[in-house]
Amino acid sequence: MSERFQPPAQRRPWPLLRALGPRWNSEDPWGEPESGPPDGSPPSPGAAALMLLLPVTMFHLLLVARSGPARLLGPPPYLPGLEELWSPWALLLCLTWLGLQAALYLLPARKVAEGQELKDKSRLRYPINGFQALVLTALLVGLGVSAGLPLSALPEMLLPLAFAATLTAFIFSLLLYLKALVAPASALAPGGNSGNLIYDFFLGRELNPRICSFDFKYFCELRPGLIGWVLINLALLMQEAELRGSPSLAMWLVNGFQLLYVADALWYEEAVLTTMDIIHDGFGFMLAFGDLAWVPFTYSLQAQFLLYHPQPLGWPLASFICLINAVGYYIFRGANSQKNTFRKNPSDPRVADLETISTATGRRLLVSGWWGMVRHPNYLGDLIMALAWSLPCGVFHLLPYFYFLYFTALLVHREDRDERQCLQKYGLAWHEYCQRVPYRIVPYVY
Ligand SMILES: NC(=O)C1=CN([C@@H]2O[C@H](COP(=O)(O)OP(=O)(O)OC[C@H]3O[C@@H](n4cnc5c(N)ncnc54)[C@H](OP(=O)(O)O)[C@@H]3O)[C@@H](O)[C@H]2O)C=CC1
Ligand SMILES: CC(C)CCC[C@@H](C)[C@H]1CC=C2C3=C(CC[C@@]21C)[C@@]1(C)CC[C@H](O)C(C)(C)[C@@H]1CC3
Repeated sequence: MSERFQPPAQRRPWPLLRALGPRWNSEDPWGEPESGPPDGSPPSPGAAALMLLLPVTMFHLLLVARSGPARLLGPPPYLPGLEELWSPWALLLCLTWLGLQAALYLLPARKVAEGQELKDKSRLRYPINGFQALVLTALLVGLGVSAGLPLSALPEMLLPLAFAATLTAFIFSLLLYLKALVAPASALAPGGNSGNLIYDFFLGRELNPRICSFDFKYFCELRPGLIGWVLINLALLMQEAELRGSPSLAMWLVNGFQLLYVADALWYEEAVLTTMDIIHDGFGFMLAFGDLAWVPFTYSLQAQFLLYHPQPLGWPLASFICLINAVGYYIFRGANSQKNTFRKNPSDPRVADLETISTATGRRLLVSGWWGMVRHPNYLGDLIMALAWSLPCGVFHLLPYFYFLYFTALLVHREDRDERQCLQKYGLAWHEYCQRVPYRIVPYVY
């Protein structure tokens, strides 16, 4: 890069979260992430700790959600034995679910999109049929339920299902690690190839692991986890209807909001091809566990909480919460669509009038519209929605706010990573953007 901006001393990312991003290069913190051979550094404690901490947190949340006091910060009500966690039926269900989603992925797609240019100048092709997979899954589940499939029994199986999903993610990551051993150097991700086994296993070595045209990372990012999440929500709603005669208004809201979020992700599936996870990150334990276990079992926490802790909610408050979700969605969708439209075709009439700054790469940066308000307006919208998903659960428990708290930490860390990458890519132009748009996520706050 011709003009690499050298910023003043910046804070280092928090030690534990360093494990989530490319390895920090202390000599040149704004330079290329380290990806070289073993350097004799000790095993990455952050990666090892997270590999243990993430599943433990997930099981803690599952146990606490069904306990009376539902204390996020207290000890779990009890420690489950292996006989409660392990069930061959749960593993079979988990694998059947993955098989079903893989079959739907392989169906003819309405469109095949090209990904970003790779190191070797080639572009991968991706089927755009995620929304179709959602609709077909809904039809199949609907048929199954009308034929007597006991979907409302699913909540009773959450613990063994989460265990099976964690096991699957672990074995899958191991296979991905082995596959990367025979992958060409051009197929490896910029991070995750440090030579440190634990660190590389956690972050993932290969950028786009595939067998023929089946792309594992792209498949896992959107389908089994996200569709699994709304299916778990639906099962919780049905069980609530069985227990109390009808689902509560709070349960309807949580189901509706999260279904909208998942349907939106699958409708705009192509946009995922420009996210950091697809362009930059390897596919390892973090994403495999995140996609297959963390998303369905912790993102459904509010619905789990509501099944065991019904909350009274009147229409006036419900309408206000809907308004908050609508505002969040409006910002999230507006910002994501504006950037995607601009990146696809800067002269599109919807974005042609927006003010921009040029960069040395030839790409321009938006400095008006949503991207002139803060540097990550899409994160702001996402966070507002996260709040709206928790509010139907009342304000007397911290547990339903776990997603909001975790998500804030995730997005702050993600924003930090993205800023470093953009600074490296755009140099002085990024510095100018930061001066013109000083706030990162929340106007006048952060
Ligand atoms: N629910 C969940 O668990 C999660 C949800 N998300 C959501 O996923 C979505 C995607 O997030 P993510 O992939 O992190 O990042 P973004 O979609 O925000 O993409 C960041 C990229 O956008 C481009 N960009 C930044 N500023 C500008 C500008 N001013 N003008 C034009 N382009 C700009 C840069 O790439 P370039 O210039 O190369 O185009 C930058 O690297 C977000 O809505 C986020 O909220 C993310 C993580 C988890
Ligand atoms: C387990 C760890 C703490 C972290 C794992 C992170 C993953 C769960 C997330 C990383 C990026 C994600 C995205 C979405 C879901 C969560 C993960 C996989 C996303 C698919 C949600 C829906 C959105 O509309 C999106 C923009 C498509 C998201 C893309 C990033």
